[in-house]
Amino acid sequence: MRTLSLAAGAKIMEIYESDDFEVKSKSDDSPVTAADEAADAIISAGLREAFPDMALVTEEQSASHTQDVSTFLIVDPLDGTKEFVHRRGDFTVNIALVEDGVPTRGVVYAPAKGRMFLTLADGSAVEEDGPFGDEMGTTRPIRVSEPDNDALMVVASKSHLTDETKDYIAKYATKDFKSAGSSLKFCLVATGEADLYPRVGRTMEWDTAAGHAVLNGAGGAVVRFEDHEALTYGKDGFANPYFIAYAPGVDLKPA
Ligand SMILES: Nc1ncnc2c1ncn2[C@@H]1O[C@H](COP(=O)(O)O)[C@@H](OP(=O)(O)O)[C@H]1O
Ligand SMILES: [Mg+2]
Repeated sequence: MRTLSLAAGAKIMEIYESDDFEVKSKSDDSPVTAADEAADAIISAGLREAFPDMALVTEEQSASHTQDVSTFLIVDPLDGTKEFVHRRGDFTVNIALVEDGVPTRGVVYAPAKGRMFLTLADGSAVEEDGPFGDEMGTTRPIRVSEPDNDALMVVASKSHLTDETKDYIAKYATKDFKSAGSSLKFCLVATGEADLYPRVGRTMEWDTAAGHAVLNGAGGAVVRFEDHEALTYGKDGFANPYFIAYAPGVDLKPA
């Protein structure tokens, strides 16, 4: 999964740097580029070869979305397409394994930022230092913060910051607010760079599974906004409900 994320990231950067890509609109009105499609092709081919018996769900192959599965590989080849199009660098390659509805393994690679986050077989999460070669280089274990509810560090979407998200954040005593694109937000919570990522807005499972796995491995959690139950995978249409990603210790019911 790491190797495929690097291959996809290299292809994405080639297109990013060429400065010459067409932006098409998908049926849900979200943008898609040749980079999404090329990265999807690389990752899908690699995963099918490596794990021929495993169900595969990818953002760019809508036919794959009808499967009724609880254990599967799930891919967003380019999360943060808007960031990519607006040349803001906050885009990621996401590959995850979901087992019985739980994201157990994940790789999040942000090629323009040179950051790589991944889970290890022992269930922990690490950030790898670049440059990224065929063999895994130096890694550092990552761990969520010990949040101070009187001075929280919050991160939320750059391009889909809904009023409901702003209202929820306004209930907290925050010392720092960052906006970031894509699944990087999960990783910022995983490393302790933020305490809380509320998403009171739409996402799909491929947007969140890999970042969710990384955050779990770093001691964090993701729960449904509505009832604070665990966010699970393999849901109808692979659509997520609103959710909160956080470092345990964050008060989820601010006054
Ligand atoms: N109305 C909507 N319906 C479904 N997904 C949406 C959406 N608005 C945003 N998203 C998802 O949010 C992702 C971007 O997240 P963020 O706003 O945190 O950067 C998009 O991923 P893609 O860029 O892969 O399409 C897209 O899947
Ligand atoms: Mg995408």
